[in-house]
Amino acid sequence: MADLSAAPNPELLALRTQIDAVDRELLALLNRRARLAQEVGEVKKKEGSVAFRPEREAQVIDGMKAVNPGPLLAESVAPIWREIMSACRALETPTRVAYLGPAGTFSEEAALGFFGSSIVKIPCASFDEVFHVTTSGAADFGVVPVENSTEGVVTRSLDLFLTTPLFIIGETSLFVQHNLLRKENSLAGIETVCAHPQALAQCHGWLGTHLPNVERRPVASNAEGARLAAADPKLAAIASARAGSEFGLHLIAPAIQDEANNRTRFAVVTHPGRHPQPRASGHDCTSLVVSVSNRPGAVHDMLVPLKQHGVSMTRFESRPARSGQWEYYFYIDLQGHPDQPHVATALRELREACAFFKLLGTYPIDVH
Ligand SMILES: O=C(O)C(=O)C[C@]1(C(=O)O)C=C[C@@H](O)C=C1
Repeated sequence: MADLSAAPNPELLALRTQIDAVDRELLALLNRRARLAQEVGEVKKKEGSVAFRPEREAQVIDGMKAVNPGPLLAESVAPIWREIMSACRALETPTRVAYLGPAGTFSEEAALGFFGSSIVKIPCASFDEVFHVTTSGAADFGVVPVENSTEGVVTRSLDLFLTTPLFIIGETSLFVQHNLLRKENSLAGIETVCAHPQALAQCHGWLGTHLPNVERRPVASNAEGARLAAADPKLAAIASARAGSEFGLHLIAPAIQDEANNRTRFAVVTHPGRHPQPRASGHDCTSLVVSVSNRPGAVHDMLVPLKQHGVSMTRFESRPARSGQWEYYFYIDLQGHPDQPHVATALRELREACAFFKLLGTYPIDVH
């Protein structure tokens, strides 16, 4: 191994001098970009429109990925430009984002991944509170999980979509690695494992094998479990490595989720009175919730217009309507935007076949 205390290698020094010069050029260019964003912000203020434009941000990222000559990896382009746009957006107006806290949750990671780090963070105690503060206007946007590749839908979020006026303006998905964290650096002596019920379910197999006689305690969030585990050596938590370092815990067992490729999809919601529906970006998803009358063939009839007008359905989920009559709400995701004539026609005909129809939102498909 090279001796780091020796005089620096002249070749290395020369390369670093060049990097310093490029960084200064980049900084000048970024400030030029920031001034342009400020001017855009002034124009928007004059016309009374909103700062955040998810469709424009998706197009910028798609465009940069398309022209990237490398060696920068394609997957590095999106996070870099998200941060640049986040910093530029913050010069136009603050973006206040609510999510399930405390610090270190996957919801926080999803919020930062979608909006970049130049935001005002509003950590909440529950999904209900995220919807509440976003509805009241204390937050501009809320970020909530909607489905997990191991556990399926996050039922509370879907139910809240139905009962609040909020609508979806974006989506983002995260690779979710769960870790067993604890104050002591060993598995021995754990009496209780604390985590959000979704995380306990996603690690059901591992817990059964390695900690079969340990109590599983559901708590409001994984980060809350980590906070509790930091105060009591008999407790362990299931949470992200970020939550572990936030609360000074040892990582006892990494990646204990039952599915190696465990992903969670989050929806970004806002209030229709404060934000318009995003325009078409070219790669969009439209989400709805519907119900049909309880008769043979009703679900089939409702879906026929999608086939007739060539609209792909990417998700179909049912939830009990809680009427006691074996009636259901269907949560549907379609590919496309209502500004496209074939999507608009399919939606109109589908709506005619439904007893209940609510458009949950139309938004750019997640770009990585
Ligand atoms: O193009 C705009 O509308 C801008 O405000 C600029 C910008 C950007 O930095 O590129 C910033 C915020 C918007 O969400 C979209 C893009």
